[in-house]
Amino acid sequence: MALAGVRVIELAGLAPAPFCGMILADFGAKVIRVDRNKVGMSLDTQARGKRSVAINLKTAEGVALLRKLCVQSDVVLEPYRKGVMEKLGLGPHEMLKENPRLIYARLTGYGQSGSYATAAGHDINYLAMSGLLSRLGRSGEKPYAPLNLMADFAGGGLTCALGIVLALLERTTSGKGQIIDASMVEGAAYVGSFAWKSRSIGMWDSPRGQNMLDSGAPFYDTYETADGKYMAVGAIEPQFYRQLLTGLELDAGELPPQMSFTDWPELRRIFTERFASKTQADWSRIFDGTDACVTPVLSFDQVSSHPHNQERASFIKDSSGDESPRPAPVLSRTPAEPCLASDPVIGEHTVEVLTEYGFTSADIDQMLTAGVVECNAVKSKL
Ligand SMILES: CCCCCCCCCCCC[C@H](C)C(=O)SCCNC(=O)CCNC(=O)[C@H](O)C(C)(C)COP(=O)(O)OP(=O)(O)OC[C@H]1O[C@@H](n2cnc3c(N)ncnc32)[C@H](O)[C@@H]1OP(=O)(O)O
Repeated sequence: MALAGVRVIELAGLAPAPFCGMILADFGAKVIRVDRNKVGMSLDTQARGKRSVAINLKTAEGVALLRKLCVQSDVVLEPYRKGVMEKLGLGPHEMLKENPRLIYARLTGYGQSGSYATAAGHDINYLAMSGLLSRLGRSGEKPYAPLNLMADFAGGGLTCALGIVLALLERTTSGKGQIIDASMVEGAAYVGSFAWKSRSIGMWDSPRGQNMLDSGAPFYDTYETADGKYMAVGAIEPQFYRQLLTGLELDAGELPPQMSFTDWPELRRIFTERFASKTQADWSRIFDGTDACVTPVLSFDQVSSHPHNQERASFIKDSSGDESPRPAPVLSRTPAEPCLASDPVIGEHTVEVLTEYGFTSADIDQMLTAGVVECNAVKSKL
């Protein structure tokens, strides 16, 4: 796999950093998640392919241990509030002095500088600060955050993974590590570059929810079907729009022009009525194989059995039968090989990992007895 041989220490976080760590693990990195002691169960649902070590960082020995793990690794991924790692004496400058090849990724909401740097926050706050949230939502309604996808995952975990891979690539020539300051505000804003930069061509001149791609246009929206399901319509270009009308059995000559903004509410009314007359399966049969850009809005239950997704094996099942998306993108020679075993329990691999990092059994026993580390192998899974 592409990241084979890369050793990552991931400090346990909430959602964005775990996703970043999972991407690295899916593509072959050896990711060790550092958990707290005495925590019953992990809330990390993005733990695929990781191993867990439980260390009490409120002890000097725990901090010294983590330092040793970090300096022997390629990447440190930390999701804490600015200053937390420095307080522990594990800040990036000290760590890079000990291991100049270390890539030290800091994934936060507001970044490592600026007056908000130490403030608590979540996806919705970061998205709001990026400017993007102000553009999301239907006409006449308040701004609406699309789950916690934009800041936590697109602008956060994924962007941070890109930073890490770039730094690993650069290290092959310079031999040097570096510090990555991944701010979810900036990551989300960057993902939103199209929205920012396409203002110059008038894409967003109307208020929220009244533009072509923000649910303003009737040919770029979802419609309810007779069975309470939905179809997604993305028929932008005139040749595709014509096929949409054909599928809906509408005569272009009897309708207002596609780009007549003032007629969009009337067009939407007509499309709504039409889509409500047949089931999702009916519409899928009508539009499948055309260029009308109309697809069913698949539920999580439907998605993996859709023929296209089935043909590409786009969804995988783990050993418990739970379904999730296959890692993307697909690399031809070195594709991801996601681990199908169950997620690690907290501290499951403490002894295994410490042994791998050169600690003797006596060292490990002493740390276990002193409560510096915890090992919760198989019993926690019962
Ligand atoms: C009823 C509740 C149910 C909860 C269910 C939750 C289910 C999951 C839901 C996921 C929701 C995802 C949401 C929508 C998100 O947006 S997640 C993104 C959140 N933001 C970030 O990650 C940005 C960067 N991080 C932060 O800003 C902050 O970490 C935070 C998220 C605001 C949380 O702040 P806070 O809890 O005060 O923690 P921090 O200041 O970071 O300090 C962490 C403290 O923990 C300590 N720590 C760490 N590891 C260990 C360890 N192994 N052993 C002992 N201690 C440990 C650190 O030393 C630090 O301690 P201290 O410096 O405070 O004394």
